[in-house]
Amino acid sequence: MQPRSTEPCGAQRLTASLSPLSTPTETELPAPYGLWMEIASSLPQLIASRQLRSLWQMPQLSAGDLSGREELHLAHLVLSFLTMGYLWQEGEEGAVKVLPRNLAVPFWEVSQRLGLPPILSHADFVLANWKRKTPGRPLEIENLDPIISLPGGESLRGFILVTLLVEKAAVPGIKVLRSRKPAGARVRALPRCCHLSAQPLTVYDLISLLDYVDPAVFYSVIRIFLSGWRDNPAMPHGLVYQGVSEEPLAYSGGSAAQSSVLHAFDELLGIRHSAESSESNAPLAAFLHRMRDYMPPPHRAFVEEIQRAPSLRQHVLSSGNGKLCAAFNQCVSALTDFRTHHIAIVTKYITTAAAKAKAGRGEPADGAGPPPGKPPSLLEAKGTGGSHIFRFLKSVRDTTREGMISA
Ligand code: HEM
Repeated sequence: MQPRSTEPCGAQRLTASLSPLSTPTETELPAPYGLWMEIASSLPQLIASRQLRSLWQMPQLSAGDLSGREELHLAHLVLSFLTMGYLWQEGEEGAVKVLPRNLAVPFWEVSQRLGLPPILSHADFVLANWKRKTPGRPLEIENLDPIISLPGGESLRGFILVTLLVEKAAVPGIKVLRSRKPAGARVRALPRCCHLSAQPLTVYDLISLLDYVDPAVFYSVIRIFLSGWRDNPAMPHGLVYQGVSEEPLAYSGGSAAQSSVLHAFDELLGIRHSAESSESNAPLAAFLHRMRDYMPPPHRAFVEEIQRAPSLRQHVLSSGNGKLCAAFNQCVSALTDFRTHHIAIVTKYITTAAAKAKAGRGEPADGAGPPPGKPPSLLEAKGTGGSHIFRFLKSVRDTTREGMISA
């Protein structure tokens, strides 16, 4: 086992603040949980050699010796990765229907204590899952590594870390949201702070995925491990958590739709993907809202606090101030741009990659590990969160655009 480290990582962000730039915390679990950590640190190899499932003869541990939210978040990260590996080791056709009790019971206990669902979420995959290679050096991709990995080699690393950098790019904007400045000052500060206007950094970060993540690896190797057991044709009846519930339980898979950042900006700008918006959009809006149940409770509370605050949009409208209106519209337009670029990314990484895999032209690059089973086909039209991808993403983008204030 590696020595306990005081290396900075992301778990503290989940409790102390919404900033990923926070101070040192745990990247190793305490001694009684050494075996979990040991298995988790060899996941790609254990999955590639189809050995992970046989490891579940190990003793059942209680989560009772975990103390403090940092340790609990790290345990949730570790158990969620073990669960996804265990479940999807053989691909979508070989998924198990029962999670054994030595995994299910502690995962359930940790999840209950944190107020998180017992499945891998964005908070596990990205927010809690990073460390600096060299302490004190900048938070840049070259100086970062995930704490726990799954198959996918460098593409998996890039997918986790680029997503983290999108979150980081939004931090100055989140700070403005949390500040006590008057409404007008916040609207004026936002475009500059978020680099939302002249330099849409979040968009640059998003499209830098193309430099780090091979679409064939994403589609054939990585994606299945993020898939959940709700609205997923490969797991139509959910998953039995042995020792927890005799009935199968259904949870959506990991998705950046569970990030609090976009939810927070939407609420601030009064962009309501609400069920009332139109009848056909109602299920899509409901999906986005349901994703809030997968956020750490402090993040959910933060989004709800913005939702309850007096309407910024109303303030801008009634001010009759043209410059304020323009600043507001810059923010809305930056969010629309982000979503348009995201749709292009999704097309490349799912639709085009699926077509290539079907035509036998989607061989993952060396070093990514073998795909678990045949290329997945059941989730071709759905996201890992379970949404109907393009109908959902386009509707969210179009509602954003409608948030502009007309002159
Ligand atoms: C390979 C790259 C990516 C793919 C294939 C992808 C795919 C998807 C899909 C299919 C959805 C629909 C919800 C679901 O069912 O999961 C979604 C939603 C979302 N994704 Fe991504 N995504 C990628 C990268 C990213 C990155 C790097 C971010 C940045 C944080 C991001 C942010 C979001 C957000 C915020 C949503 C919710 C919809 C919205 O608010 O516009 N995605 N993504």
